Amino acid sequence: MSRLIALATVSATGVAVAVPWLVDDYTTATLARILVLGLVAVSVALLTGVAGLPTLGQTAPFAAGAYAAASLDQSVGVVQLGVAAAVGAAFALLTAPLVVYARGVVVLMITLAIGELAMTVASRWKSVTGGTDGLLAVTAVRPVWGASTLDSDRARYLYAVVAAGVVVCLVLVALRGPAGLLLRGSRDDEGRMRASGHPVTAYLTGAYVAAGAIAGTGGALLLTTQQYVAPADFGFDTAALLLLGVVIGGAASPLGALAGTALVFAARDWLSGLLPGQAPLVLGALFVATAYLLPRGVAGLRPARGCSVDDLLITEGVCRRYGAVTAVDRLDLRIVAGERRGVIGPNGAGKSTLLGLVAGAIRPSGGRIRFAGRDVTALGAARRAGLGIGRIHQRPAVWPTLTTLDNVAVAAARRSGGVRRGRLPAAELLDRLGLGHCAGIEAERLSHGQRRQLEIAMALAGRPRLLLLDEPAAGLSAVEFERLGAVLRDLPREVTLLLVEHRLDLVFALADVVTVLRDGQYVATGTPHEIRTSAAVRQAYSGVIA
Ligand SMILES: Nc1ncnc2c1ncn2[C@@H]1O[C@H](COP(=O)(O)OP(=O)(O)OP(=O)(O)O)[C@@H](O)[C@H]1O
Repeated sequence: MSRLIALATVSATGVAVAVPWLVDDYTTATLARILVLGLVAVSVALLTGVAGLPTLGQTAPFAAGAYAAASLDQSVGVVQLGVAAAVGAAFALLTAPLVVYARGVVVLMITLAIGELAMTVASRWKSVTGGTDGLLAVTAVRPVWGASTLDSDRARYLYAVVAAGVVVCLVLVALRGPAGLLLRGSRDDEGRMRASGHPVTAYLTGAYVAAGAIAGTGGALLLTTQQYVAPADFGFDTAALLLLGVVIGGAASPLGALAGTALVFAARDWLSGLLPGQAPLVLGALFVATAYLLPRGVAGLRPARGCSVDDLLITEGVCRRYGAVTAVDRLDLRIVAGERRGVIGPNGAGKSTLLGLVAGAIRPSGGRIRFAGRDVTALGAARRAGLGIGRIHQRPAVWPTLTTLDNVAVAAARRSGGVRRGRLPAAELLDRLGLGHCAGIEAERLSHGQRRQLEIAMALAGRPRLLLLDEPAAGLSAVEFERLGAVLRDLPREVTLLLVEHRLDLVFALADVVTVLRDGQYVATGTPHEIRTSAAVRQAYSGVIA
């Protein structure tokens, strides 16, 4: 699917570059303006879909950038863009305290007010903005020092394509990295992010300022492509159509937002000629239909593929071969959030390999793995851990020379914003797991069972959504085994468990659903009772199950 998107993006870029040779100058100029609005829509999508701050106010930094570029006394494009971005960002920084503490519809109202205020200032502050008449671009822009001036609609359009393309690429790269994860995490579960020590307000401020810079850049590009700017460019209808385009395209997808917005503004222009005065009505109907039929926009059609909201982990035909041995053979699993899933099977069934595949420690030979609605097949173990996949290894992996408390504090450091900050939640976790009295003891002095519990505490400190447990009962004494059972039973349902274990009594007592493997092959899935009484399972186990 991602290859399809890449192909579509490359084709769309090719068409975008070829277009001015296929249409007249007027259409080229119109397309340039639509492209600029698409760029501003990317900033709206960043706030609305990614950061969870729905906005009607991006017309304000858009205008600030445009007027800043218009009042500059020089004509180098990159300087204009840089200044406009800085002014857009500064405007956002000033207004951020009004926005980042609000949520939901209140954000819409505040940003609407900011947009309207900016529009009023643009209309009234004649000495700077030219009032309702607007400002003309006084000099022809040259993209960089020494380049020739952009003196045709085609040249200005291509300049906008390149500048907008660079900005969109930067946004996409940023959103694929930690910044995107942190913003989406804040949007999905702000409380949990704060509980994990994340400064959500700072993240939202960062996103708001970055969105201001993007919209400001759009302002400078609007000036260049239109050769003038006026308050009418930044009115409520522009703000509303931007949001409409973003909703139609898919609020969480910058490329979808760009395409959706281009579509909406093109439709508005076309409908204005076709049905004078009726365009807002038709677009309003389109908005309502989209909100009902495609709540995640057109781009939201992409990740569906048989993934229900509650499925936390899906493996699709996943396999791993070692030479002639197929350790895991085309396995389809579907584990819902909160589930306790046991995986059992005789030695060599592929259980540990399956956990390695899910954790990202082992590369699959084929198939796909989806976690929390996202295809994680290509992601390594660290990225998957960051997404919420925790793992308990067959042999407890602890830092032997650190104290029990420090082991957990270090494991929690990334979530807690540092080791020192991690100490308090670490101490609470140790108490919960019955290890509080060992907090000051080096891990190497703990018993095997205590180390096992410590590793569970360390994994929980990372606040996993899915915890993979590889034979946690191996080597435990009877007392330690009892305690492990109690610890696992008491884990909150926010943590989904995938438990590989030879001690079937533990699996049957703990699991909601049990999957049986043999020689890498899927044998059966069912409730503990069904599995216990299944003839196929007895055969797979050759009578081991009593
Ligand atoms: N790195 C490897 N190189 C070669 N073969 C491997 C490797 N890892 C696993 N295998 C083989 O893959 C098969 C499945 O191994 P795996 O360890 O996943 O099974 P398991 O069900 O966890 O077994 P056990 O219960 O004994 O731990 C076995 O035949 C094993 O020998």
